[in-house]
Amino acid sequence: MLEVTGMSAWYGEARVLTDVSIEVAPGEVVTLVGRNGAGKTTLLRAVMGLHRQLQGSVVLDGVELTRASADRRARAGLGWVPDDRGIYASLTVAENLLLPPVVHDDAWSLERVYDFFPVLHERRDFPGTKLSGGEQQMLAMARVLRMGSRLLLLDEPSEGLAPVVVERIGEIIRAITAAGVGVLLVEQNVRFASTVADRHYLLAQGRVELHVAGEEFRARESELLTHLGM
Ligand SMILES: Nc1ncnc2c1ncn2[C@@H]1O[C@H](COP(=O)(O)OP(=O)(O)OP(=O)(O)O)[C@@H](O)[C@H]1O
Repeated sequence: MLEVTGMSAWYGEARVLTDVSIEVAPGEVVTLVGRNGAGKTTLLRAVMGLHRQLQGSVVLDGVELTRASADRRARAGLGWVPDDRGIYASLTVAENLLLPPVVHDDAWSLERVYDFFPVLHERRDFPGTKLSGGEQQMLAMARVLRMGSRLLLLDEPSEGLAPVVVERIGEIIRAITAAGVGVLLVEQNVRFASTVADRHYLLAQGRVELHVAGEEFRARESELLTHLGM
């Protein structure tokens, strides 16, 4: 279980998050929804230990990580999947998977990764540059699962992907969570977010305006998005 409590963050003098508290349980998909600049990426970076100018606490499975480095957070089970996907272009798919260290007992074996993502097995000897956007997104998720992450922080996984590929990424996210991994998802593509998420936190100007279950969000989608100015 990820617990973020009372998180505020700044860039210099500018406050971009105010007293944000969120939770993600194992096997749950939770999204952060909000217009550009609402603070979603900053919140993910703060959880991962990549943004330091902040207050508040981050706890994963009872382990206090508030002052921990990003490396220690990765070792504790947080998996960062950035919006640029962070694939090493000159390395093959297999090398991308094998390069990062296994940091946790829950690490997926290479066989399990390939069973789960057959396309990565087919492309295992291809360099990162030869992958499509969807394949790169799968590789970025697979890499942190192989390291042993139990909670994935996904920043805009659907960005730049064709609708059919977005649908496939949604199925994969669902399957990952069925295996007990939690997902905290930042998405501009609200339609996609609403099909995949159990719960949503609606952010505006760095604050949580509302916290709604997936069902309620789908029922009130246009009203809620209008409220957020989206
Ligand atoms: N490196 C930075 N220096 C100064 N201000 C920043 C920096 N990065 C982001 N900001 C500001 O912080 C606020 C929150 O940005 P953030 O990227 O977290 O929002 P977001 O909701 O993820 O939006 P987007 O989808 O556009 O990335 C915005 O006002 C943004 O201009």
